[in-house]
Amino acid sequence: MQDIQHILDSINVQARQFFGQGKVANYIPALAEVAADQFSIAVHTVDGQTYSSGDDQARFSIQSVSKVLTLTLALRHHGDDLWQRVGKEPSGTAFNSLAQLEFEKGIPRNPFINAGALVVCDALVGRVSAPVYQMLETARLLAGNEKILINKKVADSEYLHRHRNAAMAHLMKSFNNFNCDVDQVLKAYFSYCAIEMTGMELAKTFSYLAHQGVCVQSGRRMLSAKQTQQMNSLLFTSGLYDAAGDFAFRVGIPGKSGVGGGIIGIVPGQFTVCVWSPALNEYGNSVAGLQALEMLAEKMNISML
Ligand SMILES: NC(=O)CC[C@H](N)C(=O)O
Repeated sequence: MQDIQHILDSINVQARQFFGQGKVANYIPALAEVAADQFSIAVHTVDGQTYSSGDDQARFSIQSVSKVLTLTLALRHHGDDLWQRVGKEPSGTAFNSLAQLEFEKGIPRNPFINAGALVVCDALVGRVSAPVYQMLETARLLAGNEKILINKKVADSEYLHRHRNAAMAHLMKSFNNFNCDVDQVLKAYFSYCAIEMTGMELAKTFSYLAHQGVCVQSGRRMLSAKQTQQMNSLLFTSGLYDAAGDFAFRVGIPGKSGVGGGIIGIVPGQFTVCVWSPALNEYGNSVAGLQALEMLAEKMNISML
């Protein structure tokens, strides 16, 4: 549809007006080197149409967006048992907060904050023989590109500055909610975060969430229809951490952000969208990306409720 391309092109122009606001993540030194003034938007429809605008050839670190894929793979191996180890409630705290873990006996509030993703990663690492290879192969299959890679420099940089994530993992181990070797799980987790994709590859990767669990590209079933609906519900309530309510208010769709500046959004039955711009607000969400999704929701008249 010419219309969608037109809308994305106009959002690309408008979103760039927010350059200069926010800051590129610097607590992971390798990410701090990324140029802030970049923006892309990509839409992938459930009938396989693709539209993109802006710096759409640039690859970026998917960071916490990978938590959605980790949860998907872990659910495939563990099913509903996984929910005994991780909650389903919004945390209301920062993505890397440790505070609740102590009070809530090592059970993270949800799978999209770091503590939750680490438990999910632990569950996955405990079940598969080559967890990093399997994740990369899955990402390549879903995105439709064999050449997708993990940026080792970013993964190593995260490992070097792992103390907060390591503290969460050890705290959960003290509550018997962490089975594998902490270092092994952290390395897998950082490798997942350091996968690099274009916005279109990321939009394609999550096509199954808009398509009742079946990847549009490959036809592969990733989740049951019911699990897909549950995943989208959790993304709606917790995908943007302690800014999930604001995102629901402004955009109104399930979404997941990462500190690389990417945000995916899902409109079930219609399309997935990925926006990217590296400068982040105080919650760790892309400033221009949020503005772009708000514009998209308005221009395309997206309404989930
Ligand atoms: N919100 C994010 O994208 C955080 C991911 C990052 N790798 C971390 O563990 O801190």
